[in-house]
Amino acid sequence: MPRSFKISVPASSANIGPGYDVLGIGLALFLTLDVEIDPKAANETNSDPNNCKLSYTEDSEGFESVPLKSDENLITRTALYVLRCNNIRTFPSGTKVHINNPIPLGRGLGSSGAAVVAGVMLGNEVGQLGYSKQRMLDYCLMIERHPDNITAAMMGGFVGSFLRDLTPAEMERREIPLSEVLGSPSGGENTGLVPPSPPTDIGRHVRYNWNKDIKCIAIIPNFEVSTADSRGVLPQAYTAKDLVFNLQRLAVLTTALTQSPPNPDLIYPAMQDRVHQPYRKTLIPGLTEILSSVTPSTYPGLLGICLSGAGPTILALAVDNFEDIAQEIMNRFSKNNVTCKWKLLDLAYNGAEVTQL
Ligand SMILES: Nc1ncnc2c1ncn2[C@@H]1O[C@H](COP(=O)(O)OP(=O)(O)O)[C@@H](O)[C@H]1O
Ligand SMILES: N[C@@H](CCOP(=O)(O)O)C(=O)O
Repeated sequence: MPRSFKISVPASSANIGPGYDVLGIGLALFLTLDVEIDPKAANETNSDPNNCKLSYTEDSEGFESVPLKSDENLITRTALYVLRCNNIRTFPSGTKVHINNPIPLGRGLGSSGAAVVAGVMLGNEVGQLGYSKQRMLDYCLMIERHPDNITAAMMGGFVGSFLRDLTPAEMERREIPLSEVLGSPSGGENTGLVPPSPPTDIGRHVRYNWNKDIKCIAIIPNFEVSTADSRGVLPQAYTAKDLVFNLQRLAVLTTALTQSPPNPDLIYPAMQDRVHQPYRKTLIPGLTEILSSVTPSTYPGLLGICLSGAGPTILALAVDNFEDIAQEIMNRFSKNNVTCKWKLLDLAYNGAEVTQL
């Protein structure tokens, strides 16, 4: 029997100022996968070693560059990992996955988090594994090892998360590199290994409320910063003073963003950070000045501003004056020879979803 279903996963903005690797919000900009499994179409998919024909819409971000081989592409590679943990070696024959990706790559809007969540959901559906979202988070966290984007993309809304301490035996299960399980990305060889299932409940999270009047302005520069590079510039240790600075703001911010009406005098200072933004300015021209270029007194309606994820996108939270705020930040970027586009986004309150067609 042919089957078809659709997977939709939101973009996300992680950190939200002081919440490095902790806070995230799902954004209403959706990666979608249209999946069709028709054994009668096996001849169309058997040129792929894992029986999966992959395609992207032409207007997808990364259309020109994302790999289409199932053991190289982040989404299908992740799905194969889930399948192989469950002793299923390949996709069912006749599997076609058509992807639309409006999430810019390498900009701090959680494209890789969305791809990993989509991949785990794809593996779960194709293998008919029946996992809960909480269990699927474990699989995601074996691949993207910070929980903020992943949790926001999977669960939606405004979330806070942490990774629990793992026992030494669990650590061993977690540290098997994906390349050992799937073979080297370009080689396409199937190692035959059955990877160990992830430990359970690796990630713990809560969903906060969110004042729905608060909208997200994303100012997206035309260059990429890989999350790995952007983590590489962070220090190994922090002073107690800087950690306390962030903890104090984090505790206030999570409630301040739920209050009605939102209070800019509380939110703006509570979105300051000393853990990641000051170090990432080396990768993002003009970052420090850009972050201080708009304030609630110069732009009424603005609530707070920060780097989105690992950057280079800037996230401004506001209730009004969206275009002027975006324009000011784009002007500042252009003084550093960076052009940008901007988007006004609502939260994605439901997170990742599968619809049977
Ligand atoms: N829809 C997608 N399909 C395939 N690969 C993707 C997709 N989205 C993201 N990726 C992979 O993730 C990389 C970007 O990840 P990362 O550096 O973490 O940036 P981001 O901040 O966008 O998550 C891309 O270069 C690409 O390799
Ligand atoms: N906490 C992470 C978040 C990375 O987000 P991304 O959207 O840039 O992948 C970090 O700041 O490194």
